[in-house]
Amino acid sequence: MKTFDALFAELGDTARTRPAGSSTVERLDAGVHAIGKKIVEEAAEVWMAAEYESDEATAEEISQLLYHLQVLMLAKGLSLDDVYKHL
Ligand SMILES: N=c1c2ncn([C@@H]3O[C@H](COP(=O)(O)OP(=O)(O)OP(=O)(O)O)[C@@H](O)[C@H]3O)c2ncn1[C@@H]1O[C@H](COP(=O)(O)O)[C@@H](O)[C@H]1O
Repeated sequence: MKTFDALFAELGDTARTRPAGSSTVERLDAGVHAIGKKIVEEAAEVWMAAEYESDEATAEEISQLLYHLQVLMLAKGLSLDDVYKHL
């Protein structure tokens, strides 16, 4: 099972190596504005799933929100430590 840290390491590699067909590379190239809009969309989907859908659906939406937050971190050049120091 993938962890938050493992996904971030994987996405960091993806950002560096830019494999063909990677949706992450496309999202990074789209920039902070587009990534930010996706985060807002995913956050709303988490909220709706939590109120009206199953725990499984909610967990899936949360995983997608975490992914898009990580894409934003990479787009901004933020590390895990930059975030963790505030926890
Ligand atoms: N964990 C994720 C992940 N979570 C969410 N998503 C993206 O977020 C989308 C979910 O958003 P929606 O439900 O709104 O679907 P959608 O409307 O089709 O979204 P759009 O593609 O139109 O923005 C998915 O279709 C994926 O494109 C992810 N894309 C990739 N990963 C992981 O990131 C890694 C690198 O992926 P690639 O860059 O695709 O190789 C791999 O480990 C992947 O499993």
